[in-house]
Amino acid sequence: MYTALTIAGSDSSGGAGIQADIKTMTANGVYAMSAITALTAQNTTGVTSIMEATPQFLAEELDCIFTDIYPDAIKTGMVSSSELIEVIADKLTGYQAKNIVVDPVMVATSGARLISEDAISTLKSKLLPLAKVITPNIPEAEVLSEMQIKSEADMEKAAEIICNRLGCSVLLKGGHQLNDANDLLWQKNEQATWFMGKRIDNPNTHGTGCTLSSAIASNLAKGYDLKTSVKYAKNYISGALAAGLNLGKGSGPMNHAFAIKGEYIDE
Ligand SMILES: Nc1ncnc2c1ncn2[C@@H]1O[C@H](COP(=O)(O)OP(=O)(O)OP(=O)(O)O)[C@@H](O)[C@H]1O
Ligand SMILES: Cc1ncc(COP(=O)(O)O)c(N)n1
Repeated sequence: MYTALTIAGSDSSGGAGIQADIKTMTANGVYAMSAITALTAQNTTGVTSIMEATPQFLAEELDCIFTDIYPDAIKTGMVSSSELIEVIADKLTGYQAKNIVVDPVMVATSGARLISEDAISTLKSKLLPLAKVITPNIPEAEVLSEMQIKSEADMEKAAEIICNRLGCSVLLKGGHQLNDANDLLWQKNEQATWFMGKRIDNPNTHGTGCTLSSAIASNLAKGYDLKTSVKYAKNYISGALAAGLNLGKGSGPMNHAFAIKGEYIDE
């Protein structure tokens, strides 16, 4: 069985973070493991408290995983401090991890900040360069490219800047910021590939970023190339959103049980 690891924060409401990642990996037919970077007390309306793992504990979680069940792909999500980012970068390098997908989570949909200001520079210098692909949304790509993004042409410019600076491929998500849910994959040698998505009229988008990056990691674990992995992951997220679950008082979670399995759809 193919295996995947999520290194991320726990969301007590089950819509984002570790919980979304494990649901996604399982639904995509991959064995899921987790190294938890922080506990969050949160629900669909917001985050009320965060308790970080210590760097030593995170290091032990990663040692336990890599020395026993070696992951075929890894996804990282919320990592709030420089010290934790350094542990992850050291361990991924030391264990020669492959197929790393980094979701540079900065702010939750509900507005809560999930990374400290000084950790952003550590993320850029230590973790992002290890990734096969990074998956920023528009506000995160604005921080990483240091430019404003107002159009699809701006998305291409920003993705190129980020790719040149960090040396990794960039999947820039159109998501909820622009009119269409079109995502741009920028690879060093191939430049722009667009993944067109129909905007689904569903305000319940809690955990979309976590779900997409975990679906990509699952597909990479199974041996698909990056473009195919993104294509199937986009199908998966569209299915999970279209299933139209409506739970909680805020921006609710998606329905993984009714997400159509990416492999079975070709367009
Ligand atoms: N309403 C929508 N209809 C269709 N696809 C959507 C919609 N909203 C988001 N998506 C898709 O979901 C994926 C995640 O994108 P999004 O921009 O929401 O990420 P994010 O902001 O990082 O998510 P998160 O809410 O977890 O922070 C992308 O493939 C995006 O195109
Ligand atoms: C533990 C954790 N990780 C990531 C997110 C981002 O997801 P979203 O932007 O959908 O709230 C979150 N809210 N919580």
